[in-house]
Amino acid sequence: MLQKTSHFMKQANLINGEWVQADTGATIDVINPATGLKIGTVPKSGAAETRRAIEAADKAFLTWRKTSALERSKLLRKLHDAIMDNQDVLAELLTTEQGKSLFEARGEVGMSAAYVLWFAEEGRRTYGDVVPSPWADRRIIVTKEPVGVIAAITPWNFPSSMLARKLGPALAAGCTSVVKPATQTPYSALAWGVLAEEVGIPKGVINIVTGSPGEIGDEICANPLVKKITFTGSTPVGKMLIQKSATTVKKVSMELGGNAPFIVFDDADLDRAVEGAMVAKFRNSGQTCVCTNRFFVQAGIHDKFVERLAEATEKLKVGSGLEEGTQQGPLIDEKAAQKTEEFVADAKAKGATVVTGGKRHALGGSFFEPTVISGAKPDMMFMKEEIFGPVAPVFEFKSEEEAVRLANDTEFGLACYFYTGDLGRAFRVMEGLKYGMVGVNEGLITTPEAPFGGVKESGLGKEGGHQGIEDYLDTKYVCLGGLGL
Ligand SMILES: NC(=O)C1=CN([C@@H]2O[C@H](COP(=O)(O)OP(=O)(O)OC[C@H]3O[C@@H](n4cnc5c(N)ncnc54)[C@H](OP(=O)(O)O)[C@@H]3O)[C@@H](O)[C@H]2O)C=CC1
Ligand SMILES: O=C(O)CCCC(=O)O
Repeated sequence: MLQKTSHFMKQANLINGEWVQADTGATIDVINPATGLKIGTVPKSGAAETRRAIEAADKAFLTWRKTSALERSKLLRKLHDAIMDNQDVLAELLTTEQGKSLFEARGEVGMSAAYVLWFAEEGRRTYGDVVPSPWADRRIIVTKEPVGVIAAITPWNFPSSMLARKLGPALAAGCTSVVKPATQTPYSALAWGVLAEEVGIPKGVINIVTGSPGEIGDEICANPLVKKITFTGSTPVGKMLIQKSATTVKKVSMELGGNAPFIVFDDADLDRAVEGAMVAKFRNSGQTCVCTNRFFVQAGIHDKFVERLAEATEKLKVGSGLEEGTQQGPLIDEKAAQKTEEFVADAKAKGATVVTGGKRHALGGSFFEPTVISGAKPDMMFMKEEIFGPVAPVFEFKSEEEAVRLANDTEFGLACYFYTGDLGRAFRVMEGLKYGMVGVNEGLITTPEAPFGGVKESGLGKEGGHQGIEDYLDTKYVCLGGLGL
C-alpha cells in the first residue's frame, strides 16, 4: 500500500516550495479508520509555521496575480490531467486515510479534477463592465481583481474534492493560498502539493500546513495578509471563524452543516425514489453534508417505501474500502460510531422501530450497520442534529403543507430532495423549501457546473458554477476623467 502511494504520501508541510517539518519537530499520527493502524505522521504545526506560509503566499501573489488568465488556465488544465493520470493511486490514498470505498474515492478524485477543469475555464471569463456614464466627460469601468491570499480549511469527509472547489477558483482567479487540511485526512491535500509542483505551479502559490487547528485557525483569522477564508466543516467551527476573522474584516465562504429532508409523495415513482434515497443517504456511509437526515414519506406510500428501502439497505456490502465491491466503509472514528449509536438509542427510547441494522457491524471498530428506522418523530435527535452516519429515519406525513413545514423546521438549509409525479406540486414544494439546493426526483446533485451552497446556518457563498469564482474576486470601480474626454 505505502509502496504504491509513497510518491504522493508526503509527511511534511509545504511552505514556499519546501517540504518542511514543524518547528518543534512534533508530529501527529494519521490512522486508517478501517484497520485502526497508523498510516504515517504529519507535522504538528502552529502559529509560526502558518505565519510563514501566509507570508510565502503573500510574496507569491505579487507575481502570480500578474500571470495572464490564459497562463493560469493552462496550468490548471495540466493539474486536471495530472490528477486524472493518477486517479487510481490518489483514490487508494484517499480510501486509506478516509475509509470510503475505492469506487467512491475514484469518483471523488474524478470530481476534483472536474472542478479544476471547470475553473480553468471560468478563470478566463471573469469579465468586468463598462457602464453608461451619467457624465459626458467621464467613463465608468468596473474590473475584477484577485482578492489576494486565501486560506482554505477543509474537512475529512471529502479531503480531495473540497480542496478542488476552493483551490480551483482561487488559483484561476489569481489568488495564492494557505491550506489547512483536516488532521484525520491530510495526505490527499498534501498530494495536491506534489501534483502542483509536478505541473509547474510556482512555489508559494499553494502552501499546506498541518497541525493544531486552533493555533493555525487563529493565525489565519488574525493575520491581515489573509484576505479570505473558505471553510467546509461543522457549523460551530464556521461560526467561530466568522467571528474571529471579523477583527481583520475578511471575506468568508462557509459550507457548513446540513439536515437534508427527503420527501416522498404518494404520487412519486417508487423505484426512482428508493434508488435516489440509497445514494442520498448512504454515500460515504452517510458522512456527507448533503446526505439525507430525515425521510418524510406520505401515508399512502409509506409502508411500501420503508419495506423497499430496508431491502436495498440490507444488500449494501460493508467492508474495508480497499476491497473491491465494498459499498460502505467504516465511519471516520470511534466518536462518530458512538454518536451514531446515540441517535439510534434515542429513537428507540422514544418509540421508533429499527427495521434493519441499528448497531455496530460485526467487523468491529467504527463499522456501523446500514440502518433504517421507522416511526421517527419530531422529538427525536435526528429532527434537529446532523447524523453523519448510515442511519435512515423515516417520518410519516399526511399533507403537502405538513411535509414542507417539517422539512423547513431546522436552522439548516443546505440540500433537500423530494419525489413527485405532479408538476404543480413540484413547483409549489420547490418554492416552499428554504434550502440552497433542491433535488426534484434526483438524489445526487453535486456537479462543478452548479452553485453548491446553503442558506440559513448552512453557510455563505457558493462553490461551483459561474458563481464559484466570484468570492475570490474584488470588484473595482474606476472613474476615468480628463484626457480630453
Ligand atoms: N459540512 C460538512 O461537509 C462537514 C460537516 N461536519 C459536521 O461536523 C461534525 C464534526 O466534524 P469535525 O471534523 O469535528 O468538523 P470540524 O468543523 O471540527 O472540522 C473541519 C475542519 O476545521 C478544522 N478546525 C477545527 N477546529 C478549528 C479551529 N478552532 N480553527 C480552525 N480550524 C478548525 C478541522 O481541523 P482538525 O481536523 O485539525 O480538527 C478541519 O480541518 C461532523 O460530525 C458533521 O456533523 C464535519 C465535516 C464536514
Ligand atoms: O459533504 C460535503 O461537505 C460536500 C459534499 C460534496 C458532494 O456532494 O460530493
